[in-house]
Amino acid sequence: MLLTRIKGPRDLDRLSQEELDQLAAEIRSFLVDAVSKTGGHLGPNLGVVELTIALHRVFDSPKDKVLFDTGHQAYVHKLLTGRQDFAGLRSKGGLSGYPSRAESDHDVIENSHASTVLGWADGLAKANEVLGREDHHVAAVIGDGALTGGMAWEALNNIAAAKDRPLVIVVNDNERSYGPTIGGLANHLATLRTTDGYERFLARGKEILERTPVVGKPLFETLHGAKKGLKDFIAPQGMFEDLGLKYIGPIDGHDIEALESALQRAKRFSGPVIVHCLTQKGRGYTHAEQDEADRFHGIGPIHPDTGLPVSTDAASWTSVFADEMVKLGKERKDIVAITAAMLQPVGLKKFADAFPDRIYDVGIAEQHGATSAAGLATGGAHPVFAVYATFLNRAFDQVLMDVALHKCGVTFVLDRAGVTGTDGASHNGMWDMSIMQVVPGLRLAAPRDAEQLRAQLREAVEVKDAPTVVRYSKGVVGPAVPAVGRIGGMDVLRAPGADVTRPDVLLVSVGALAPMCLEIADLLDKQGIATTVVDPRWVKPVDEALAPLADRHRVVVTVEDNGRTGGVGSAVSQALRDAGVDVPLRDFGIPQRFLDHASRKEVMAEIGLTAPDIARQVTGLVAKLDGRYDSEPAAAVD
Ligand SMILES: Cc1ncc(C[n+]2csc(CCOP(=O)(O)OP(=O)(O)O)c2C)c(N)n1
Ligand SMILES: CC(=O)[C@@H](O)[C@H](O)COP(=O)(O)O
Ligand SMILES: [Mg+2]
Repeated sequence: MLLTRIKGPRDLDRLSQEELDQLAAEIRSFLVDAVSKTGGHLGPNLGVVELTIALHRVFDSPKDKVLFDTGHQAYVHKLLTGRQDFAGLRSKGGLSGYPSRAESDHDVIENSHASTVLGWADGLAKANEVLGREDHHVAAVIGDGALTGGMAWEALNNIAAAKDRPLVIVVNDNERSYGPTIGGLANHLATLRTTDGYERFLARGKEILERTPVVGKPLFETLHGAKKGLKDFIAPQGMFEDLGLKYIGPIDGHDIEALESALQRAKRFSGPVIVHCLTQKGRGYTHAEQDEADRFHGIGPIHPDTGLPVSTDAASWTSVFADEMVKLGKERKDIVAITAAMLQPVGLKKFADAFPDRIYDVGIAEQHGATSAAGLATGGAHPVFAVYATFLNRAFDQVLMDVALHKCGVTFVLDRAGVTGTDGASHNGMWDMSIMQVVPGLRLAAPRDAEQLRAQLREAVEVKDAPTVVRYSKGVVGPAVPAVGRIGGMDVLRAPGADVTRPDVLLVSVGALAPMCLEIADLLDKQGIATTVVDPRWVKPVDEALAPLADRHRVVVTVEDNGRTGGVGSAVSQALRDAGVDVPLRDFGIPQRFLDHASRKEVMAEIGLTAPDIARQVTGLVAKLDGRYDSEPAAAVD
């Protein structure tokens, strides 16, 4: 096995061409075997085996920086930089599914949000320049999907302006995000792809002319000098060159020799250069190659021989949303849907199939998605923008100053809200109920079960003069949690006996944590502590009935699957103060720090967001109020 002999990138240098091809084959079978067991981004990594080998042969990491956009395609990079134990991939204590500085000094970007790599590369190239590190190189890999993100073009604009600042940009063009990459850029890349004759024409022409005595070499130089004209003739003038970026390609992204040749040319170039590589997502694993949906972009554990999932999940929050959207689409012709290159993952495929003229895939362009939604709403449609909670962060200003300032009826449906776990710190949906709190007029719902998701989605699309947000967790939708009463707009999930005049605890349960909150109430009950459990349903604005209800209790407890800072607990606390209700409040949520990757259950336990942990703390609080205890147990610290 060659792979086990690779302890670091320099071990690649002594391999022959045949050995490199053998190594690529070994890596592919390693990836299929390992990721079948753990789940992960199999398709993207199968597509960059040769590219990553070539990068690490041409560049000298970690002195040179090899950067990956989004980072989901860095498994091969990990294998070549001393990390070959994939048994714990994406699990607690195991390898992260993305680059990780804690794992290796070969890793730089940990952020799994797309389209950032060129910004990083621009900065690192500037640092090399300003600190006089001429022999340090930067190579940044960006996918064709990530290239549809606005940040990438902000960076390209700056990079292209610095004609003497070396920087190698590798476009990993596999024609896909999840699905086929959309937009004018994708079409342009396709044009470049279909003119690969230019490079071959040039290479072949050079070979022939250099063999031609006397006139050959000068003629080649003339032709090469006239390259723009020649290229126009042979290949449509690339927009990259129009930007002032040297362009090399398209290159066969699975031919190590061709890749190394192109990367060496790029490395020698004294300014920014784009190496356009054509790759195949899922390459070498038939089930991935033939997966029309997303080429096994991100999979759970599978049977490697069939490619079929080991377990099929019960109904997910996403599937409930998917079905309700189709019903709404039939009832309301003004309802349209928006996705940012994630049609399937956010559950809009059924809607798209049913209403192909009312679905917009904007590419990985959440900011554009939000502002174009403001346009759609102003034009009379009601857009539903389905996006992962953490990715809406990027469109905060658009939600604030385009959608909300103009009182546009846009509904944002946030999937993967709360702790997601295995994708690491930048994927947890722990920010939305904090950052959306500051948006004037915005209304935010957190459904506790499938029935409430359907109901709150319908309530949201009825709002025509403000942004609405409906947010729910990753994975299987929880059990139905019936209401036993209603106070104001809030559902009462549990009420103490009528004989209890002033219950001890008002427990405000947010969204999918309702089952856990009922468990907390049961545990408190065993301590003789009477608890009222309410689900506000719409957590922003705070229900007007909440403060008077709180005033009839001894202590208020809020429990949310969001960061504590600026979350629902903070909003409720402010509402009580504004109402002059001076009842102690304890807010339980996600500590305001970046969370290491682990399963959702492990993360929730680690941060104390469990029924026993919370019940213990509330018991201590009530005991302190009773004077039976002079200090509460230490609360979860951020
Ligand atoms: C801001 C943001 N939006 C959406 C995603 C979800 N996402 C992860 S990878 C991916 C597709 C990336 O396509 P591409 O850059 O072409 O890389 P490939 O998977 O094809 O190698 C998307 C949409 C993300 N990580 N970040
Ligand atoms: C890399 C990326 O952002 C996505 O592929 C993400 O990993 C998908 O997450 P889910 O598996 O929760 O859909
Ligand atoms: Mg791609």
